[in-house]
Amino acid sequence: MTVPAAASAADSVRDREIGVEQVHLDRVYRRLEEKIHEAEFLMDDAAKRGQVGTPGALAERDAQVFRAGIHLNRLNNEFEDFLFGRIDLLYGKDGERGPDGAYTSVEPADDAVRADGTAPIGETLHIGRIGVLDADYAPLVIDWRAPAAAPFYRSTPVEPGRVVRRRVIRSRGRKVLGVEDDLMRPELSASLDGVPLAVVGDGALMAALGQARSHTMRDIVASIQAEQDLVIRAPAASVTYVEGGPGTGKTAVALHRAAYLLYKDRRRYSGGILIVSPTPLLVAYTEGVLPSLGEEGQVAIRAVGSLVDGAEATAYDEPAVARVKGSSRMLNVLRKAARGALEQPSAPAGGQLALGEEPAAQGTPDRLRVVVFGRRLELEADELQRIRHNALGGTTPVNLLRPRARRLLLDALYAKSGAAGRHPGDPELAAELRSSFDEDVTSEDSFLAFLDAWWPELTPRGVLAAMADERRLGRWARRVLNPGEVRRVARSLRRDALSVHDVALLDELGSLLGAPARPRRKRELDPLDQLSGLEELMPQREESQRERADRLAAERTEYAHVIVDEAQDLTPMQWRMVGRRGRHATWTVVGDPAQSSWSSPDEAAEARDEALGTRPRRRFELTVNYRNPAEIAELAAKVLTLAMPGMRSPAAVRSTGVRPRFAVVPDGGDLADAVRAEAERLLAGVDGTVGVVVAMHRREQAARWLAGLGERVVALGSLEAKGLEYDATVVVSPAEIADESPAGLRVLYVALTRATQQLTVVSARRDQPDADGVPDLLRD
Ligand SMILES: Nc1ncnc2c1ncn2[C@@H]1O[C@H](COP(=O)(O)OP(=O)(O)OP(=O)(O)O)[C@@H](O)[C@H]1O
Repeated sequence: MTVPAAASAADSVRDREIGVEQVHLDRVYRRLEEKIHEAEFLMDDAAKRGQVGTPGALAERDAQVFRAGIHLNRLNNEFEDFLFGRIDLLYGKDGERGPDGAYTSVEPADDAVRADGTAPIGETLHIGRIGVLDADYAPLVIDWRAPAAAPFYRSTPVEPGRVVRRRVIRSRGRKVLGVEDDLMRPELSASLDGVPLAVVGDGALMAALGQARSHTMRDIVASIQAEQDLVIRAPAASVTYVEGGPGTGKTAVALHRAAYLLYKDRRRYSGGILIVSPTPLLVAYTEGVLPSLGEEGQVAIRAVGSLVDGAEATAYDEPAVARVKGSSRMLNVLRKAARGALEQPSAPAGGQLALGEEPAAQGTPDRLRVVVFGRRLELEADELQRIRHNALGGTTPVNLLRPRARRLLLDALYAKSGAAGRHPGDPELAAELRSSFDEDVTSEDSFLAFLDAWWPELTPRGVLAAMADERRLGRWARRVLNPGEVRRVARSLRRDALSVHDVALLDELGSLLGAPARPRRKRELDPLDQLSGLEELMPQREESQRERADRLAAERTEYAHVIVDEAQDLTPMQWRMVGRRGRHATWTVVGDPAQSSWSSPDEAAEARDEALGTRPRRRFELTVNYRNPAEIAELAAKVLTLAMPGMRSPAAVRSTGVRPRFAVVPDGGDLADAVRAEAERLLAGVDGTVGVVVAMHRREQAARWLAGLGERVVALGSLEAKGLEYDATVVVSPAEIADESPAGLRVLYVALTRATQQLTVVSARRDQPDADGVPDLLRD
């Protein structure tokens, strides 16, 4: 076979340039190994001398080296590209070097380009996942987050700055596999060390976008685009607000921003960044990205249903119930419930216990009897009611009011005892009498038992369980929810599992109730201990530094920076929950109103504004769709027009020439067969993953349809598809998805925008497909 001369010349340039980068990569790895040995030696040495106290005691530099070691391991194991970019720059306006060893100037020097259009390259920078300096402190690799690396992302042919050539390097392990160049100043005849600058390939972005997808998201560090870079590097002050349509990289940008903030101010953000994600599926999909950027374990990525420790949302509420539970109307109901639940019904109404509620055996006592100073004293139901009412005044959390209630009870008993007026002229004696009265009462078992039953310590779970009782909920929700809503909400609370909406209610209740007193430490008490109260004096075992750090991380409820992904989906109650975790934080909020599955976006926006307070906002918009080929984006845009008239869809960056396919279930045919056949067809057509999106009520059914087709294909309910992507998708019955909730059209828009290569829409009779199989909702 003969190879055309031009192609073979291009190949040899490519091979030569790959060789050049290989030499550099070898140097980098040698240096990395040296640094790791150094670090190991330092740590060994320090350990021998017993000087290693905590990881925090390592200097920042050593910590960097340590991370480099982790990185090297991973790179060797997982074959990711450590070094991925390079820029060749003209001489800059001044020769100052910044802290990372690179020249700080952005603009070319006045004489950087000669009169004849030739220009020597003044500086070459390699960009990688972390920075590496050679033994003379010259940069071998610049961290992608360093200011000097910004031109790699920002430079465009329109505004090239000093960048002449931008190169993306593809490597696996220690081997350079390829390079792709973009020329930013094609008009110049640039040369490097006297040799004309070579140009290879036709851009890295397209190569990245065309790759097959797996079940985990990849970082985009080698191909971040200028508009995305602006968001990633925006200063962390106040609120950074990012909107953009499907596939514009909002999730990717949010994750890279977390890594960037850690790099900028590690001391401030270490362990203190929270990313709130809509579903556990999206958490699983994205959680590998930060480690691949060198940030292992520094950022908490939590699904909105897992924000409360000990609670995990696994159930879904039907749309009508979700709408009630998510709305800020619930706040009034919960306020009443948090106080009302102090009154326990005497016997649980048949079958109405749920969520681990402990039945109160006796119900709330309606009479208090004690014997003090040899006298029998009693408080009757109406007196107890009055005392409870007085104790509950104000907005103090209920559990913290118990001491006040106890004092009011003692006051009332004392008043009854007749002892109050006994020493009118001697306040000291009167006080003494009172305190011995109090001591007498409070040492009586009957009083303590009464207090426990009459003012029980409430837990969020307990109150939520009490709300499962329709009668009680009806009382607490009077004039807020209608009887139908009360019935449905109460019924939903009687199941075992929690929904995402329940979790937000639990969190709200947590703050309305206040932290219950610490559970008493269980330990065997020696009788002497009990007599003398020695327990207080026993020295506590010292908590080790390590244990303390772990405990603080686990107990952390407030963060320095909160990133909310898919923010359009947070309900008002969820915004309150998330807001409590970032009361003093700076925020990055990313979302797309057109993809909102919440029925009242205005109400949610109000709650968002309340959570974010009056902090100033910096707004960004992402405008390019990197996920969907134009053929799929165009079809999805039809639903967007119905869902949000007037909203623009983002421009798709590429086209594949493959149009969406329309399949119809024949009359009397089986939906399962049609879907399975399409899934099989797509599995054969793409290398990566296939997602089959169905209406929520068909989730389990659909998993059975696909049984045996292997791991590359998954079935998901429309709400679960949020944020995810697949090489190919099957969207099953658009009408069914659209009709499932008031936000159905927007949910359908989400479903239609998940594919990177191919899309099949399967219609049933309800979709009213035309002769070409195009369902009613997707016609022009
Ligand atoms: N600059 C880029 N280079 C390479 N790939 C990119 C780039 N930007 C985005 N992508 C890819 O495009 C896809 C969509 O990105 P992402 O999921 O972050 O979008 P999104 O805006 O969150 O979408 P949605 O709103 O639909 O959830 C991902 O596969 C992502 O890796």
